[in-house]
Amino acid sequence: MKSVLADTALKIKSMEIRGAGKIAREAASALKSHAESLDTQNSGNFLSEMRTAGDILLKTRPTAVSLPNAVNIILSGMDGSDDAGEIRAGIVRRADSFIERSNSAVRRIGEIGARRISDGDVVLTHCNSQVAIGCILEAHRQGKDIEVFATEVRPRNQGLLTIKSLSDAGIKTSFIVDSAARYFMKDVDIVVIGTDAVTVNGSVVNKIGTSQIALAAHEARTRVMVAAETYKFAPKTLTGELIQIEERDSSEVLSPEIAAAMPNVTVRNPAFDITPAEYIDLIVTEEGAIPPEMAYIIIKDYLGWKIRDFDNER
Ligand SMILES: O=C(COP(=O)(O)O)[C@H](O)[C@H](O)COP(=O)(O)O
Repeated sequence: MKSVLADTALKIKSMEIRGAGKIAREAASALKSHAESLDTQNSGNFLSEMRTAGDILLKTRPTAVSLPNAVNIILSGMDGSDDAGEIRAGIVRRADSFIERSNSAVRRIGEIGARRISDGDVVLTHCNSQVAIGCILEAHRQGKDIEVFATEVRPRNQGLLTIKSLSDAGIKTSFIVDSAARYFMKDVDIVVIGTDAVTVNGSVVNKIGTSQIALAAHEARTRVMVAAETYKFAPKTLTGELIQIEERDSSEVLSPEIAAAMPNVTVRNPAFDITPAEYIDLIVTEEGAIPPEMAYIIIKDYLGWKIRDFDNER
């Protein structure tokens, strides 16, 4: 039988588990089950098994920083004890607390973000972000009469998940192809999106196509609001490290049979892009709404990262 850890890693890689928040919570849950399943009493073996488990999860998808942040939160502090039972209990406690804090952050961001959506607003969203949709659903729940444009999100069509949630909630929704975003931008009051990573300079990494939408919004003077739990802020960007943009298999875009007939064509399939801070009005976190320029403060003062934390990684 496959272990929960191997199964979760496979599901994240294949995108059965997807979306940065969910990836982080499922990774936390897999680390907890893994810790519970190890029957070794030897603390050295226990630590090394858990580090291997963390590495397996980290190798699944490279962009969503919520994944390394979750793994780090759960596995940090393991070295403080030489009792395997105590280390296991610590991992279980931190995993449970991470999942609980994550779920409560999603709710809190929904409440804060909904305040920025007014009665009568037309919202545009891209991809399928639980937190971004949470803001829209909460605004609707409060009785605001809103309409949504949701993009298709080629090549993996995450837009289908988004329109299902919106439709189930009774929200009037227009489903558009990704390239129609600028065409409709004149009708949109606010763009609401999620993120896989926020860098120290306030740039936002999200599903491919987000930066084009933000550019069109900027041109049309439409506000762009990003919903982001604080564990989506990328500490290593303090040291100048760049967020790795995942490039996925060409078969997601063009079938191998068609591609085989065109040997001079290469498919490029980046899954994410980077929107600079100047195209973003506001980032809504569970700690409140902030301008993107405050990302440094979140990473350094709120999350407590210091540049010397990364000294031994040079
Ligand atoms: O780009 C995506 C998902 O990409 P993929 O489908 O490739 O994982 C989402 O906008 C963010 O992950 C935020 O999602 P959430 O708010 O749910 O964390």
